Amino acid sequence: MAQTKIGVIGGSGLYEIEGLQDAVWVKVETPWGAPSDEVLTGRLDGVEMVFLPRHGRGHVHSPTEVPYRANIDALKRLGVTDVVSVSACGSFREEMAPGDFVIVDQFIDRTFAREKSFFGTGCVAHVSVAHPTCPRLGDACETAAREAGINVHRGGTYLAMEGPQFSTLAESRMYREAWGADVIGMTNMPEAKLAREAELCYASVAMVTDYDSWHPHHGEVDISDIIAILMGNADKGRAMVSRLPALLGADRAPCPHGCDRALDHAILTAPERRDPDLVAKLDAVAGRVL
Ligand SMILES: CSC[C@H]1O[C@H](OP(=O)(O)O)[C@H](O)[C@@H]1O
Ligand SMILES: Nc1ncnc2[nH]cnc12
Repeated sequence: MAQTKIGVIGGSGLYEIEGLQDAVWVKVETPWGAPSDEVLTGRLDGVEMVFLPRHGRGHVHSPTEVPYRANIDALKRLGVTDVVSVSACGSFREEMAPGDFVIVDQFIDRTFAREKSFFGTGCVAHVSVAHPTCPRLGDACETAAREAGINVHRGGTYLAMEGPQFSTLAESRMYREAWGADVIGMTNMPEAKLAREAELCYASVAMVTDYDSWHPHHGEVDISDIIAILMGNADKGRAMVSRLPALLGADRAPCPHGCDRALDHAILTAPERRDPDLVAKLDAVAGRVL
């Protein structure tokens, strides 16, 4: 049976995790450039784990400049099977309060200044992202969060904005009232799309820091308020992550939702028309089918 390897992408406030056995920071090179930082590898409860700080230690990369393709490639290259994305977010729902976690299951992608695919001229592929997150991995995140005593909401739509500025009041109201988004952040796209292209199970845990700017009693979003909440959220995020290995187990059955077979029928470019340079770059991401 295949072995589980959990990849955790830590967002704002979550730049390391503790308690890994044989923990070592490792530099990974990818055909898509350097990932956000070195990755922390180790084992917890007999399960291999890899941690990558999305913005780099010390928060170096802006949401637009995070090297999303290199990050996902690096995790895949290291043998990661399941990616848990942990992110700060604003909330559009009264009941999704600062300090709560939301297991996101849908996205609205409003980003526009990022590379969104590993594929392109010389190797064209179309994967489905109708269901962009993995329910099996979401189950584990939900259980882990509940066990850690976190107020967790299952299901929610994450509006991915370009940033780095926060939304205007008009945008905030539109996303909430007309578009039905539940939370807002700047990083889960194209991350989730790339994880699907790389045949990785992907779950997004959004940690609420604020009510964006729509809320009549909370005023506009303020970075100093966010930072105050972020620190507590990061501790809760670590508590959740530390429970995942025991819940997922070391032996891994194929994903019942097909995340790990997303490329089975996705590549359209005829073998004789494929660009050998691009095919070489896809060795980790799509090596299974190329
Ligand atoms: C902390 S303020 C905005 C910043 O926080 C979120 O980052 P991440 O998703 O990596 O946790 C948000 O997307 C912005 O990048
Ligand atoms: N209100 C907000 N908008 C976008 N990204 C965020 N990250 C945390 N809070 C946010």
